[in-house]
Amino acid sequence: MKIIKVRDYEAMSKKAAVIVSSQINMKNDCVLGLATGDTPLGMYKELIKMYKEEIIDFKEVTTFNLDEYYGISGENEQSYKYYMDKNFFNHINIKPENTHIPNGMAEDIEEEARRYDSLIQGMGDIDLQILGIGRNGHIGFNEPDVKFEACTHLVDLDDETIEANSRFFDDIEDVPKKAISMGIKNIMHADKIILIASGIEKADVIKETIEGSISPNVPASVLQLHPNTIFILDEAAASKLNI
Ligand SMILES: N[C@@H]1[C@@H](O)[C@H](O)[C@@H](COP(=O)(O)O)O[C@@H]1O
Repeated sequence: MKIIKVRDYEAMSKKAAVIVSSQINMKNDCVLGLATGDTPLGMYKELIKMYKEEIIDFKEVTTFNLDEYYGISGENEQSYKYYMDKNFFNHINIKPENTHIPNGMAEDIEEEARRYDSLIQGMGDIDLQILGIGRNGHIGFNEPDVKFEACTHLVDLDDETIEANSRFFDDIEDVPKKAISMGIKNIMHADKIILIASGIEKADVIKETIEGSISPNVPASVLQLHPNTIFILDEAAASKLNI
């Protein structure tokens, strides 16, 4: 596990984008695992800039998103499908058929989870997984639990997560209560992982994740067992670490 502490959110975004662009330049048909939320927005902006400056090319890249809300369609402005199109995919030359996000409207969730897992495995797993982190230590939508969920699955969102994500919705009642998320096994099978975190509100969970015990109660703590994980943290998010 490597920790890169940078000055601020902009420096974190630039650093993450440089790592992603290096991955693409090393392997132009690489498989990227993508995250949503506020934290990766700066990184996506940097990657779009690099694409426009012809530093990177996405035409052979395949992507898998970590998660999607359950019960809202990809046309819904609050869906992660909409978020990815708006903030990234519509601005680069990635082929839509090479971008994958769990289907939040699937009739048969078990079938959808199996479909998603087999798609990921069919691509030989993920070369580089980008993660954010929830304030309760969730990665993707793997919430604190009594066990690590292995594969893609339907998850009941914690009240804390619903509250934190309600900022994107008009009313907290509109926030979906369930989501489909890659599991810990999907994430841990990635060859490389970068976890990005910014702001003082993530300092406690970053300390627990990196310096605490490995426990499904802090799902991100499992990353201590991953051989090739880099944490890119701004000074505020890293402020409670003993480094
Ligand atoms: N499912 C997403 C996670 O993938 C993301 O990491 C988390 C933190 O979001 P933010 O970066 O906005 O703090 O929010 C959501 O729960």
